[in-house]
Amino acid sequence: MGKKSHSNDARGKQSNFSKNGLQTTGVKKLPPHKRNELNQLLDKILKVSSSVPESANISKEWEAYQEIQKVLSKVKLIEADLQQSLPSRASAVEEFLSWLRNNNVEFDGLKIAEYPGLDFGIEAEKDFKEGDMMIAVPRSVMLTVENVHQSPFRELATKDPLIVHMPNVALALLVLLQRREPLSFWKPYINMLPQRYTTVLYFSPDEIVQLKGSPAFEMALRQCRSIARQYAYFSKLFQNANDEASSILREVFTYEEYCWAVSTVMTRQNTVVTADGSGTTQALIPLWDMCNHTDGKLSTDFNVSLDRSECVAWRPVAKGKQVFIFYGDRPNCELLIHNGFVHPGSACDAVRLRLGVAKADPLHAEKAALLHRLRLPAAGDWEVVAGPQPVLPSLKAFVRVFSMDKAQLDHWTASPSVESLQEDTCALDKALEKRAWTFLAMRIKLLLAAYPTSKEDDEALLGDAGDAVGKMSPCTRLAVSLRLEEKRLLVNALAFCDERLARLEA
Ligand SMILES: C[S@@+](CC[C@H](N)C(=O)[O-])C[C@H]1O[C@@H](n2cnc3c(N)ncnc32)[C@H](O)[C@@H]1O
Repeated sequence: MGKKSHSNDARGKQSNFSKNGLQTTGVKKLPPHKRNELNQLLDKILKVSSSVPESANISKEWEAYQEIQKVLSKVKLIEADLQQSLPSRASAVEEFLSWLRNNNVEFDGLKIAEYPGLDFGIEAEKDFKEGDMMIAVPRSVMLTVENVHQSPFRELATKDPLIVHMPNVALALLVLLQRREPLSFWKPYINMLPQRYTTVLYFSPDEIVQLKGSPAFEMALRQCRSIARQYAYFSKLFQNANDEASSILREVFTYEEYCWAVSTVMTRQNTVVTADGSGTTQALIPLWDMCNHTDGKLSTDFNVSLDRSECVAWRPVAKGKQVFIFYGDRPNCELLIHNGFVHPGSACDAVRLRLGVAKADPLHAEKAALLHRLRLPAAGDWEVVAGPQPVLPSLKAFVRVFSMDKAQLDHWTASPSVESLQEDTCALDKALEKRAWTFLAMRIKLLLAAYPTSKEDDEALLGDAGDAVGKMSPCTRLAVSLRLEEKRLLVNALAFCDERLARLEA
């Protein structure tokens, strides 16, 4: 039906940008005084974001975040007129589906559907058995880091350090370019993408502060600082450089659209085999990336001989049911930071525990040496995990070594069965075992005490009575949900320690 446009043909996709870059009709420009004001704000962002050393504590990070957010609110006001909106997603579905069919994407028996709380997803229109092929996406419709080298970014992709060394950044810039290119081959895909995300880049200061006490708080602040810095860096680069990509984005590059592009990549990318088969690269895989996550098994692979990504059913799916895939073994903290959601009750959940043998401990050298034999660090990040065995063997061994006195260290240093320190059945002095579990319980209590609210407070907030009229913003709800999941996990781990202590008393 109708004339098949050049932009709907995968073969034409490398040449969609006109020689002079973006079609400039209708593109608004900032007046010179606004551009000057913006440039000063960019300098401020660069200064504040680079003033935080790697080892900075959370209060320094929080101070920088607040300062950067103040500057960014002025940036957003200045850039408001440059924003280019996307059509509603619902109106983009039909064109997206025919684009997929025209470009040999296979998805027989599947359709796109809306799901409350999940936005869009994939629904089965027929029964699938475990192992049945569900979605096959040829490389030609993917947006990959390799495409950056055939795009207007090809020059910067060989010389700009951020683009060269950060593939995610390169892919985000490519996505942004496609959004701005009216004739992009990927237009039907871009129009199907969410207009906004719930990654921490979209959290207001009042929302992000709800993460206080969680390890996610620091990760979120760092991520916001890093993206603000990248935005300021590229905004200046595009104004000053003369390559093709810079001339396209110079007048239209905005903080909000950069956050959108970065969030698109963070929440939807997957790894695929490179075109020459020699390695892997990051890619956006249209349609496959409409599948939502649940605990399960990885079921997507790259078929090198057919040069396409294939997703099979990892469990039977009945007609009318949603097709979920498993995004990987990620704790909720990472799901929130990198994917913009929280999966309550996740079997993959874990909470970080920062533990180390103090340098001032007179037994530091002996403890570090014994830990080294167990291939464990003397200081670092550990995890307590979801489920009936919240204390992993490595953490068990660490707290045991941490709690040893000189005689016990001498004994275990001379022992050939040092690995048994990781086991439940390890023949250990009762007093040492008690010290180890007491120490771990105390550390878990400290983590719980670091949250400004209790588990019960959060349960009430998320319960029907707490948010009866749905007043809580989606981002606040996510933050409260994350800290509640973490508290539940920590309370379970604490009960586990208490139970071990009770056994020792019996
Ligand atoms: C790869 S996309 C999946 C499709 C997406 N729902 C859409 O409308 O385009 C990943 C995003 O879907 C949402 N999502 C996926 N699984 C989810 C889950 N189990 N719970 C809540 N949100 C989920 C999150 O917003 C996440 O960033």
